[in-house]
Amino acid sequence: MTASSPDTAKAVQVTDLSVDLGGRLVLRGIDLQIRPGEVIAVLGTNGSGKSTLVRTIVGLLPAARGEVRLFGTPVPRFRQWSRIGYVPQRITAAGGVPATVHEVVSSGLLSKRRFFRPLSAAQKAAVDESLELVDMADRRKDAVAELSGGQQQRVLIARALVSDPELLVLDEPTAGVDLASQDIFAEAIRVRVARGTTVVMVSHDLGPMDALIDRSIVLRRGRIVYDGPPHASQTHAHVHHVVNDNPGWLG
Ligand SMILES: Nc1ncnc2c1ncn2[C@@H]1O[C@H](COP(=O)(O)OP(=O)(O)OP(=O)(O)O)[C@@H](O)[C@H]1O
Repeated sequence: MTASSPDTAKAVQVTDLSVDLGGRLVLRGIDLQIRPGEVIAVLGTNGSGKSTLVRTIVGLLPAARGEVRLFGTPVPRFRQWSRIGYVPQRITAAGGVPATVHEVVSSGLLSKRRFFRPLSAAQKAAVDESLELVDMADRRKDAVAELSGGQQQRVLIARALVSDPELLVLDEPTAGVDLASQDIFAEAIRVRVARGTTVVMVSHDLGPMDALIDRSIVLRRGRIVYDGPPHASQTHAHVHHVVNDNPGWLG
């Protein structure tokens, strides 16, 4: 793929992106292009801007400058949200909402701003399959608020996978999730990656996902300081000096 490829050839295209939160520039001049099928880890220390970047990519935060395109369309005009699966860093679905596990996972099939419609047989089957995948099928009727934090995270993962999205954006999807669940999750992602799904994942500890990563970027103070093969970056992800003799490190 060359630099002259059309925008639609990119799953995600971030151009000169700056994001302002509470009067502070939290991201500055981010350029990032992600090709369909790539599996990217977003690394960096606490507060470096990782969540802000993925939240902006999925349209939850506005750009102060620059833009994000999803499959060639600028995010403010993007409407095909069923092509995107997003797992937030922490559960927000449970906060006092009396939703069941089944309802939360089903909500992954609804495009933004669309009112609830009964599920088709195929959609019901997709919800059941997604619940099986995270080993939560026997809890389908339970209220999400009654689950443990790790189980809630599994429900959010099932919700993100249920529409079989082309792009998965995962913000520390397995933080607080036990190793057995991490393995289940990594297997679910592996199957989708084999089918060509693009994945952008924020993580401190990739665990069983490590082997799937094609490329990693490292953020520091709102800028990308590394973009390249995963191993060099992971070795140095927590080092505070920029290592200029390694390919991928940006001065
Ligand atoms: N709503 C907000 N208003 C002002 N500043 C914010 C807001 N949300 C986040 N920030 C600041 O933006 C910076 C980046 O935060 P962000 O959550 O993107 O970091 P992160 O790399 O994901 O960190 P962590 O690894 O701890 O999750 C931090 O300095 C944070 O204090």
